[in-house]
Order: sequence, then C-alpha cells, then structure tokens
Amino acid sequence: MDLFEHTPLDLVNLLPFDGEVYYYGKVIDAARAEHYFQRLMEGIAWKHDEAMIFGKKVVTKRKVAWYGDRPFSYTYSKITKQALPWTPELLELKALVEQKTGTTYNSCLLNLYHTGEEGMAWHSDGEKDLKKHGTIASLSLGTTRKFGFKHKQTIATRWMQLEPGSLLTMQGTTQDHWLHRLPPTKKVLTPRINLTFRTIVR
Ligand SMILES: O=C(O)CCC(=O)C(=O)O
Ligand SMILES: [Fe+2]
Repeated sequence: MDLFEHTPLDLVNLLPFDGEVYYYGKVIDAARAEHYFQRLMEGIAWKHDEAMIFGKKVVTKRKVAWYGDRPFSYTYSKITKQALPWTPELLELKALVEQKTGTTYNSCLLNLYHTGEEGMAWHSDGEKDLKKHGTIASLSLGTTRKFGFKHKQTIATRWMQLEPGSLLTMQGTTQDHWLHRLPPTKKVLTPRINLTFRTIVR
C-alpha cells in the first residue's frame, strides 16, 4: 500500500532514465545505527546463502536471512526459502523505513558481508514473487560500501556510497532496466549488514 505518491519530495533521482533510485542519506544517527548493527548481528538467524549456479549448489561466504509477515516461501537463485517471523528490532526498523518512504512492506531480506571480500554480483530484484514495480527499500548498517547500477541496454552506470544508517530506494521500472551490484573490495576489512524491505505478492 502506498501512503503517498511515489516520488519523495526533496530527493533527486540518481538514475538518468528508465527507473528511479533515491538516496535518503543517514536516517539513523551513528549511535543508534551501531546499536542496531549489534542487535542484528546477535539476534538474526544468519545462514550462508545457497544458490544453484550452472546446476551446482554453491554456498556463499556472505550470510543471509529472510523475515516476513507470514512464512512466505520465496524462490531465489532456484532455492526455496521460508520467511521467519519478524523480530522486535526488525519491526522497529520496518516502521522507520515505512515512515520515511511512505510505503508499507511485508518482508525483508538481510545480507551480512563479513569483510570487503564478500559482495553481490550484478543482478536485478525482479523475482515473480515480488510486487511488480514495487518499491524496494535498502537500509545499510556497519561499514560504508560502494554500490552501483548498470543499465541493461546502454553503457550507463551510476555509483554511490552506502553509509551506515542510510536508506536507499529502488522503485518504478528500475528492476526492468538496471542491474545493481555491491563490488568486492580489498580496502574494507569490517562487516556490513544490509536490509532490503520488499513486498511479496501471491
Ligand atoms: O547489500 C546491498 O546493498 C544490496 C543487496 C541486494 O541487492 C539484494 O539483497 O538483492
Ligand atoms: Fe538486489
């Protein structure tokens, strides 16, 4: 459900065409961001992610977890996962993100990158289970990491830094036309947690 019309009032679209990405900057101050980072490190059921790549089951170094309103099953990289019930801290963060973005969400995928050696390859979040053209809200905690977009048909790219406590949204037709990536880097030695709030439809 959209609580107000999509475009956040005083933000500029970071994409030049074919989609909308908004960077809200730090929506959580440094002390609270650190507090949430610690609570999520301890309180989330982190597991190594499993994916099918060229027919082989691969286990990623990065850890993931998935939470939601109901025990949705969700197929991602050909492996089906079941959402766990929200924890108190996730509900607090969901409420904050909903208030900032004016949109509600019913699930959250969390990623834990232990160091800069762990990242995420180019992809778009266009799974069938996700609401078409629904907003995906990405909240970052822990170390700052570089994040980028690459257009599927042109050479256009856009890069940004995702700071601790910051919020970014990907909305409109972004997933149709753009890939996004968290590049690995040898320069980062400390962990980052990312939460992407999404809307699953049946
Ligand atoms: O870690 C990030 O900032 C991005 C995560 C992501 O793209 C995803 O979970 O689909
Ligand atoms: Fe993604």
